[in-house]
Amino acid sequence: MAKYSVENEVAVIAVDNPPMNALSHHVRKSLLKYLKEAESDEKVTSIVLCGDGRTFPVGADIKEFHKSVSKLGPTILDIVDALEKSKKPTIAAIHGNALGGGLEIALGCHYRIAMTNSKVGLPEVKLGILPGAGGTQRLPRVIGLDNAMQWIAYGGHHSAGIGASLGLIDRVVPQGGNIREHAILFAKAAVGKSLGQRRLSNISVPDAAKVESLMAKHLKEVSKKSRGALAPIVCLQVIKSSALLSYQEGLESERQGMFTLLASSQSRAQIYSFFAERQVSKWSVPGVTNYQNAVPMKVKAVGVVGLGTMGRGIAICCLRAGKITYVLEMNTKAQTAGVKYIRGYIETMRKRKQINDQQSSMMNNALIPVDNYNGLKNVDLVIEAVFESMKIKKEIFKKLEKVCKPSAILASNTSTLNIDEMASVTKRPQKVAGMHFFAPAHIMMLLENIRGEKSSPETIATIMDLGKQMRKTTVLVGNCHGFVGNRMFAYYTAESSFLLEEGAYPKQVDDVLLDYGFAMGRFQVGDLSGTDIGYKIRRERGLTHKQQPAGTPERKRGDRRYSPLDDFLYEKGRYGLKARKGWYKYEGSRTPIPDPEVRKMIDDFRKRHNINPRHISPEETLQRMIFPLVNEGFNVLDEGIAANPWDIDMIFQHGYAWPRHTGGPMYYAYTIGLPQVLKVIEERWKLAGASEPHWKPSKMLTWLVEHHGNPDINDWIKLYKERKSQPNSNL
Ligand SMILES: CCCCCC/C=C/CC(=O)SCCNC(=O)CCNC(=O)[C@H](O)C(C)(C)COP(=O)(O)OP(=O)(O)OC[C@H]1O[C@@H](n2cnc3c(N)ncnc32)[C@H](O)[C@@H]1OP(=O)(O)O
Repeated sequence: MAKYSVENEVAVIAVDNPPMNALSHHVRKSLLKYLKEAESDEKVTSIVLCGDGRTFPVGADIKEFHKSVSKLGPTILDIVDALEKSKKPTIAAIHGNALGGGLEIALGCHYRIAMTNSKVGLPEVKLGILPGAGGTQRLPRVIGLDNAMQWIAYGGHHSAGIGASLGLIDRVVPQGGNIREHAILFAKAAVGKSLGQRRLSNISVPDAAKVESLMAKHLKEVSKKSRGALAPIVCLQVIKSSALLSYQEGLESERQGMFTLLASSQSRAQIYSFFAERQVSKWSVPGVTNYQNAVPMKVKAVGVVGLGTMGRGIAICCLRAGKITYVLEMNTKAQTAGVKYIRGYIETMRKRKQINDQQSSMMNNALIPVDNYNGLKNVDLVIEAVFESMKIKKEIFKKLEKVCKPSAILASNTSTLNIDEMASVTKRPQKVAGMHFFAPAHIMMLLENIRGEKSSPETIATIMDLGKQMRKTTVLVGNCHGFVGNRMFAYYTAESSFLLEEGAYPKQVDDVLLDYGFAMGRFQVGDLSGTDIGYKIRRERGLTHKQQPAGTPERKRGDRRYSPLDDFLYEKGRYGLKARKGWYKYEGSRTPIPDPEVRKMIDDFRKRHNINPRHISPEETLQRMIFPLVNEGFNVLDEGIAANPWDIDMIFQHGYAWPRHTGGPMYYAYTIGLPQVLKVIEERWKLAGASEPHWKPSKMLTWLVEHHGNPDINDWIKLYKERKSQPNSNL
């Protein structure tokens, strides 16, 4: 709804729809009603539009999208038109955020004033749509085509100061000022001034002459940064109309573009992702505790054990979250290098204005290097980040048990190993958990938190809360080898090597993944992270080629199919980008170049094993890479390791750079249709057999298809659990 009052001849219309003042249908109705009232009231000379509570409207109500209520009038565009056509000056008074449809109504106003700490932007592209209330036509008229293309096609949030420098914001109100009072004074002063040029639809786009070159520049950039995504391209095409067509014609092009995008599976996937991101923080351990009941411990000081790549990144995350951070590294050289890196990174953040001078000195002061375990005696939580070896980790946990105060939580940054086994060497298993960061930890958005069998509600709440304080997408999962992400991802990696054995080459596989929307293919990623990482993990598990007793078949480990190609690559010193050679070679740049030596290695392998290489289609390649991962995702759900399909999807989007416009592996399977996915898995299972158990159709997937076809993704867990809880369910 909206509130209406008249103060000193100024009508103030305040949107009142907590928490974010989204422009839901009832809000739109109420806004238009009050606008008409202000327009017809002779005592009113000007109109202020603002938001009550936390913020100016942050846009359309996303929950209404793809529902009939979104089409019910008045539309946001009706309100924008009414504001612009008003004979009385209209002023948008922005505090908090003016985003999407919120900024579009502000663009309909004749003037915009904003608090200095407020943010403005048109982030619709992140939802797979475009600004559909005139934003694509008005924004370029005020900030120019180049800036508008940048703002709309990437969907960033911008400070009021930047907005003011581009002419979008007419006045910035300093911190502590009262936006409403400033707006009323501003409105009074605007009375009697000509409104002609203040109506943005009347003016022309300043840099319209450069339209073709700007289009080419931005198209090139978006196709690199948002590979496979439709919305950025449609946004650019529609913005282009603002330079070439009349305002009305431009609006028509915006309307057509919006229809196209709203009808696409990509917008559904991205809207799903928006809510999924927020849903994961509402964690629950069924029958035990949940985010509403459990109380997190206060964490002031954190310890990080190990200052390798992971430890450094984790320490930066802790410092950024305002924690006193003790970093333990016993090797003096490694400690010096680690601390230098962290301090250097703090300085980079300061130079980039991501933090101010005061924050930078606070972070530097909060960083405390220590070289023995006793140095960790005062911390509230420790995260060990050493090499992935159960033996080493257990030794560390035993030492931590001795020195840390009894209330301290002991966490491991393991990416695969059993948390309960680590907990078993301590006297406080209820205080042990996993906090799996993704490299580089200070850049990647994901934190996969692992609850052990005995982790207490307080421990779980604390690690979830810490993830939130680090501003990470934090997902709670159960304990098993590889947890959710790496357990599923292992099959993606394994299949990619099987494809090489059977007839593909690295670039061919990577090209399919790039077309799907990944920023990098599986082999490019392997080179970037280093082929030695996977090798060491396989060695720890006794799997590598060199560890096998004589007579072990090269392509088998136990009764399972195994491809030793990754081991051979490592043994040839092809450690990836850092060695300038891995799956590809690198000649003076990071551009991967197919290498005849790798091709020969694969060809020789095939010959040795009498494999007749065959052509593998892009469709088969994609299915072989993604469907086993989906199948395992259903196993993970069935076992309760992940609580919801969107937990899995967020892990893959934020930890494995899964293309957002497909929603994630589970949402993608839903888009394809579960029956179709199951059919391919069943066919493959018949071909592959027991040596490739990742093709064994998941019980949950099979049951859902048999009984419900392709049920709504929101219903998967409910339907399956209901059935599973019945006697004689056999599930
Ligand atoms: C047929 C359609 C024609 C339409 C024509 C006009 C087209 C207009 C297009 C749009 O306007 S699309 C929307 C554009 N705006 C956005 O994308 C902004 C979305 N919101 C955010 O990015 C963030 O919420 C924020 C504003 C940056 C604030 O972040 P913060 O972390 O502080 O809070 P959250 O946890 O994200 O949100 C709290 C709560 O509010 C819900 N919510 C936020 N925005 C919307 C919204 N636009 N519509 C509906 N609900 C919204 C969010 O889901 C949270 O809910 P919860 O239940 O507490 O999880």
